[in-house]
Amino acid sequence: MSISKSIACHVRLRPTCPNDGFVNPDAIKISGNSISAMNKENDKRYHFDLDKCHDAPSTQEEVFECVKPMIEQAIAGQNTTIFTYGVTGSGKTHTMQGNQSDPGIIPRTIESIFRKQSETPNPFSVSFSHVEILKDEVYDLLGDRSEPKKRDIRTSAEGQNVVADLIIQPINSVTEFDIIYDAAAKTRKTASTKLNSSSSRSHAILTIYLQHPGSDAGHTTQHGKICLTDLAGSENNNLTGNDKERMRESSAINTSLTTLGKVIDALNEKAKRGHKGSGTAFIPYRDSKLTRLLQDALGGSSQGLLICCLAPGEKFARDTINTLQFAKKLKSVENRLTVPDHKTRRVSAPLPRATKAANPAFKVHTGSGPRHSAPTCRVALSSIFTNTPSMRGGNTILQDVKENTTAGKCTTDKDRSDLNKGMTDQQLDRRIQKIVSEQMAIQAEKTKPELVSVGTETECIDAKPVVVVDPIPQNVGHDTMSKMSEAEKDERARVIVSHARKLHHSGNLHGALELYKKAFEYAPANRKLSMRITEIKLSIEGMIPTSNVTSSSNSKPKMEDQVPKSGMKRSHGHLDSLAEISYEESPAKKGRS
Ligand SMILES: Nc1ncnc2c1ncn2[C@@H]1O[C@H](COP(=O)(O)OP(=O)(O)OP(=O)(O)O)[C@@H](O)[C@H]1O
Repeated sequence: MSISKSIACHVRLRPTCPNDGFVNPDAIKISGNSISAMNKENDKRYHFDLDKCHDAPSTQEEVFECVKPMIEQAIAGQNTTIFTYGVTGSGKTHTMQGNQSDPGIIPRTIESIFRKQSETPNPFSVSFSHVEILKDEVYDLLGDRSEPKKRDIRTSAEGQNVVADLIIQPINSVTEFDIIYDAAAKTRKTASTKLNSSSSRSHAILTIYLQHPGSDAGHTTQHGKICLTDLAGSENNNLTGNDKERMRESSAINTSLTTLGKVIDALNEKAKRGHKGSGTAFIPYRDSKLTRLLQDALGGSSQGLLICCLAPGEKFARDTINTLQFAKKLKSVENRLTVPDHKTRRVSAPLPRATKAANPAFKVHTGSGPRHSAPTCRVALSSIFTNTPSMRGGNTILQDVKENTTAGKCTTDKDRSDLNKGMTDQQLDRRIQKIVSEQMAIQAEKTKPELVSVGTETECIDAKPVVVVDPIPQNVGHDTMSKMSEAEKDERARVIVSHARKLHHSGNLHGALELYKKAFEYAPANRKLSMRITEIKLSIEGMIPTSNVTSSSNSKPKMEDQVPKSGMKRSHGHLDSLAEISYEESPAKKGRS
């Protein structure tokens, strides 16, 4: 059985700290579960109703009280996701992790799980994994960090996005968890910025797996999992004083958070259309690793709780309103929870034994009397999920593809019948790629700007103020593009990038942006190119000093300017990906204050 449930949205205001600068004590007002925030100009107030508002004096214990029921549900077999969101330095890591004297959600959750386990006559087993997403690459925090390896994300036969070769560490006590988790958390990338002396540079996802043993020799199991996600903070680089490397991290953080916002927008759009009974929407989960891994929590089968963290300083006024807008949008996303049925537990193969953390720093403490046998071998994570409830009846990506095909974007009978067959990941990727390139071609056709062909370098450099330069001959349309070989596309992208660099170098950011975007259409797997686009957009928006972006283009061709070699696996990406800052006041609340 499945039920619809919205993601619960809570807010937590951090107490004032020295980094806040000027704080207007009346700017953010909390009354019950309503919160209002003043804009930076002090002439407009924005009101939001959320599920719970924690004011500055709130304690970690009070925040955890709201999490407790979700732990109960996870123990009962439900998938749950809790994530903290907010600007850098707003208290996300404090809320999620806390410190020894003031523990946050993670240590409290573990304690609560083991307390519950000790009270249960037929105890469940507990294991966990811990990954970080740094510059849109996934790393296993339980792996050997002296040689960090990028991990792929794969889609399991059941439609779950899972990290390949992930280490699942069984734990038998709180102490054991503390030792392993502390060592892993220390390897998460942090750095000092002007806004936070220990700023997280990555998104961290800790997943706790709970498995109930079955009655028939371990073959009947029920799984629940709790996914605790500490997102990296959105950053305004005018405030952080970031250097070049920090800026790159920041750009990746902002891009992935923007994709998160786009996924939520698309889900809301889809819900709206669904109610009217017309059509479906494409959900761009695959645009970032973050949204791929959070897919189950965003319109999937997981129960969700978002805790938005706010910083009280006046300089964060705009971020506060953005964060609250994000919460408002997310609140209307509905997940379809699969309600665990205790009488008819799902039957699956036995849960494979998990792998010990590879980091030699992890000395597992076993003195507290382990309940379960020690793990012996590495497992493919996908098999762990064979019994994970999936509200969309299988492969969610396949579902998206199906939606797009029925929406008329890929319409042959063969396409449809192929989609209904079991597909390998590779086949699925190829099919998605095909659909995406068709969509891109349609989109590009719709939004095709007036083209100006530029023949010489001088013309490129002199083009002012914004010139859309298209080195593609006018008679090469987007239909032709979809028929091009990979090598032709790479070559085309290379030519465009070289023009883009010249404009970039000359300081014509708008012109360069258009060209990089065009190159990206031919090389959608080039993440560094996508980061370059984001950097320029941030620079145009004034969030990154212009000198930094342009100076980086002075030298010889950089990695991000290289397009992928033919035959590389391509993923699709949308380019208009910077956060739209909307200051729309809730109409119902206008004039409240
Ligand atoms: N509720 C709170 N009570 C007391 N101190 C807090 C609270 N929230 C945050 N802090 C303190 O504020 C500082 C910044 O918090 P934290 O590192 O959690 O921010 P963050 O949002 O995770 O930042 P980033 O995105 O840069 O990683 C830390 O020193 C933290 O201890």
